[in-house]
Amino acid sequence: MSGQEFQQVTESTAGPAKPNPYGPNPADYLSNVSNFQLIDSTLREGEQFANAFFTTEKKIEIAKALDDFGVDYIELTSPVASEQSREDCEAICKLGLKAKILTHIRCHMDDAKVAVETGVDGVDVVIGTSKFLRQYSHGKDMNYIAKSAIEVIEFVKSKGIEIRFSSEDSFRSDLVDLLNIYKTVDKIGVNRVGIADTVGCANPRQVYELVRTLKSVVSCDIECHFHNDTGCAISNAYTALEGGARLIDVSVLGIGERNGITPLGGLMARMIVASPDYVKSKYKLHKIRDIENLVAEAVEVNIPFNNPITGFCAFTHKAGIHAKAILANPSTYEILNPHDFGLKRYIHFANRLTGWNAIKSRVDQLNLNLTDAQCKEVTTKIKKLGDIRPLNIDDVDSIIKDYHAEVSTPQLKSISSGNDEDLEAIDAGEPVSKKAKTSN
Ligand SMILES: CC(=O)SCCNC(=O)CCNC(=O)[C@H](O)C(C)(C)COP(=O)(O)OP(=O)(O)OC[C@H]1O[C@@H](n2cnc3c(N)ncnc32)[C@H](O)[C@@H]1OP(=O)(O)O
Ligand SMILES: O=C(O)CCC(=O)C(=O)O
Ligand SMILES: [Mg+2]
Repeated sequence: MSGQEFQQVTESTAGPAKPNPYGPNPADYLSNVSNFQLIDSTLREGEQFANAFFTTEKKIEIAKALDDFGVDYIELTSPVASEQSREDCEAICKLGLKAKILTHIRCHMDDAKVAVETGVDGVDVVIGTSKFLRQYSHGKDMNYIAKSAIEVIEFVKSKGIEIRFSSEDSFRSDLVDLLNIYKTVDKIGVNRVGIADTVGCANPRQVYELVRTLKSVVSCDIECHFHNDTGCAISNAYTALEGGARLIDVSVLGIGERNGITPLGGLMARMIVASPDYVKSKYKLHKIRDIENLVAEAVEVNIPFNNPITGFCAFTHKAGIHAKAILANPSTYEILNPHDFGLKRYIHFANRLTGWNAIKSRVDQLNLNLTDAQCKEVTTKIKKLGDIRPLNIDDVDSIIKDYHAEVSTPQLKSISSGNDEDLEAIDAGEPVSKKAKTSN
């Protein structure tokens, strides 16, 4: 390529830089990434999870934990679902939580009349707008939907509480139908309109486009609800906020119908990267583990090993290259700081992928003195055993201690060589020292 074919763009060729009032992305002025709210639906969508059965006491415990964490809203199962559901809804409303309490109903006056009597701060109304739901669920056309939406919204508003209108299966609904119904409800006045990816079919680009389009036709806040069937629930939630949505529905561990919705913890992991100050000042992040354990126990599931933040290995570094850099500066291989969540990081050095830097760090932890060259030598021994079988910390510590004893008191070497009894004596209390020695 000649110099003429490739012209570097400089300030003089590009013209003077213009300050962007909205930040680096020209569309940032619509973004709510640093100003979002959470609607926790563990006690509504989460109750639709196959394993879920919450007693009244458990619902109260979960509601209090979510409130303490700092969610803005707690959404509860429809009071028309069952007698107990209604009583539980009333009981939670009486707790005097900081979070606003919502209940979730069909777009029908029968449901609305019961909902407004429960003491909730707001009602989330939903009705399917896709051809699937219009044909196979409620069987109503868009005119009927608009008429009943207006009736329900006006009734709930007359009670002085919040009202949200949502279209179910929004991403498989006709765009013109959608925009018309949202315009209609926005005109009569709602607190929020909701977009729901009921079947988890949407991708982030579609989410961004729909939110932006909707944003241009309504003046109220936009709430979004994403199912995780195709694994996009967190990214869709994030993109919705970028597009200008204000509220995201989450549940603890993402529990909900089928494989659930955007998980609270996973969304926090995403959002702390995008808006650290906002997220850290608003939510008690160190409570995530306790809340997840509470809900996991209640619905009898384990926390997934690869769960963001709380998966058992979420802050465990293994390969030697990673370990060396983590020891020098954790940010090298960590986008999340475990301390922000009240957690610790670990280096998994007991394996054949380890490196001498990680082993040196273990040597230091054991308060032993080995030179760098000695650390490299003992690392070779550890790797050899790691080629034969999985290792544990005791294995590694034994090898290190044996090696340390060998190099620091050479006279023991002759006593111990070929004599298991002597090694045991040196490493009393180290159950695997024999194995370690045998394999060396
Ligand atoms: C995508 C979602 O997660 S939406 C929320 C889902 N939540 C729930 O379903 C709450 C738990 N549900 C229940 O307890 C029951 O389904 C009830 C009490 C709501 C209704 O029970 P039933 O009267 O026995 O009806 P069933 O559950 O069989 O069918 C649903 C009915 O609601 C109607 N319907 C469904 N969605 C809506 C809607 N958004 N607005 C108005 N009516 C609706 C259906 O047409 C059907 O009516 P039908 O009696 O004419 O057949
Ligand atoms: O009310 C809503 O916005 C969402 C309802 C729901 O759970 C869904 O569509 O998956
Ligand atoms: Mg749902």
